[in-house]
Amino acid sequence: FQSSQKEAIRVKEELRKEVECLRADLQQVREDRDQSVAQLNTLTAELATYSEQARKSSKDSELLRIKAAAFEETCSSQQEQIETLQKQLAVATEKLKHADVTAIEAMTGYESQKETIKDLEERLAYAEFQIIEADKLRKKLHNTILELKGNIRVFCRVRPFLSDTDSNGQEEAIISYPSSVENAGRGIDLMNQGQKCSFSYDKVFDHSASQDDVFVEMSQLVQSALDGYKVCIFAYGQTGSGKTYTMMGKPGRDQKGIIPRSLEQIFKTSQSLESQGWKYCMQASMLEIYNETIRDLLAPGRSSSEMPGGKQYTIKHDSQGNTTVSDLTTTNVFSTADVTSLLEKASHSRSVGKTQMNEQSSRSHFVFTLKIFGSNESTGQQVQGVLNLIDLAGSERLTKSGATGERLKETQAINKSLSALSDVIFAIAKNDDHVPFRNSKLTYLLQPCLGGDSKTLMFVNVSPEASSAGETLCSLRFASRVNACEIGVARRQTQSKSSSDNSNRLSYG
Ligand SMILES: Nc1ncnc2c1ncn2[C@@H]1O[C@H](COP(=O)(O)OP(=O)(O)OP(=O)(O)O)[C@@H](O)[C@H]1O
Repeated sequence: FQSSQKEAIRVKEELRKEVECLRADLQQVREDRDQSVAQLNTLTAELATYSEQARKSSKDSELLRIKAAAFEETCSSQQEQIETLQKQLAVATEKLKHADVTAIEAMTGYESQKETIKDLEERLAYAEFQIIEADKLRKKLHNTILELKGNIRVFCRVRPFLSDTDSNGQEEAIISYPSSVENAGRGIDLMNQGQKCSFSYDKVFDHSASQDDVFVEMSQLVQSALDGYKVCIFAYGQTGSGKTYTMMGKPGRDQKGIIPRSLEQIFKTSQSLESQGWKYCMQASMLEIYNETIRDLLAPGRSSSEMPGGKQYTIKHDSQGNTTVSDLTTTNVFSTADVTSLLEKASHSRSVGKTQMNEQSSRSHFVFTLKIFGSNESTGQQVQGVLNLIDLAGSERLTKSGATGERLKETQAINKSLSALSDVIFAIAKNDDHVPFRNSKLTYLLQPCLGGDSKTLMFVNVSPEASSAGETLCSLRFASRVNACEIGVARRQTQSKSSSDNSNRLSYG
């Protein structure tokens, strides 16, 4: 028993050891299992991550596929474009080649055209020179014809719209110019109350004509005063139509009017004639006729230009057709500057009034006279010329001027002298035996200019305004009558020294 007990204990010990071993194994297996479970969890988590990534990648790859498809489409369309462009390039290259050839041809053509242009320019310059020369000749011939016809010349000048007083050209134009060749530069059409009235004169200056353009046309006439002719230039027209602008102008080289330009020319030419032996002596006088009274604008040392003691200046014509005004101041002048200062003096003395039509309206007739005495030492020739430059008072009718009182008296006096002027013109035009020169101071003073042996030019100044159409029509009609007046062929006042020694001297004064 004991041995069996021992055996049992031994077996039990062995079994216990075996159990322990098994327990250790079990423990090992459990740890392995836990490790495997942990690994499994990790792998499961990784699998989930990979699955997520795979899903994303699949989405991305889908997007990429779409994009790739789009790119492919773009590529294929670009390929098409490239093909088209290549074709176009080929065509353009072909064209360029062609253009190169053309350019070379054009270059050659250009060179030859340059030559042609140069040649044409030279011919044009020569033609222009010929035109200028021909124009000078035309003017000269025209003047000669007019002188031979013996008519009073008439130039018409239309002033531009004035920005401060006129309607600025907004209204319909009432003045137009015929385009026919025969009337170019000579015709003028006026629309008055729906009717077109056409006139033509020796020259018509439109609103764009400069002072220079105007003077060019009359410089020869002015020149003839130096040759011993009586020259009379007067401006007629309603108030504000541009008479003073035409005759006197405004300060500034380009704005100078006929009076300063004529004097400049006369002094310049007289100086250049000195080389041919001519010596000139010039005397200027200036008067105005205001309310039928003559005023001496150069009266020395008197505040008033009227004669003291109520004496009147009287106009006299001698048998030679020379005009003198008694007691009128005449001043020797030697240069344009002398005359300029006299003109300034005269402008201070002038009567300037106001009417509704023109704030600075000249209400008197202004007469500038330059007597020219020339003698030639070497030839013994003597000449006596006269230059009368006259700015008449405004010709508007009484109703239009809106004048009352003192102004009404002035307007009536102006109207009287201007209507006396038109009576004289009508009498001359009709060849009447009696011409009423003595009916006004103005007409009596102008008798030699209107009655013959003088070169006379009238400016008819007109305004472009529709509101002045009636006055413009009156002025243009009057001017046509004046233009029709034959006053005879102008006579040159000249004589040789030998005859003057025979007590037939020219009167100097
Ligand atoms: N051709 C022109 N170019 C530019 N301005 C002009 C022209 N003619 C006239 N004028 C302007 O028109 C206005 C009126 O002209 P102007 O004084 O010469 O008229 P008028 O006929 O002499 O008037 P009045 O009878 O009152 O003396 C002035 O301001 C003048 O400067």
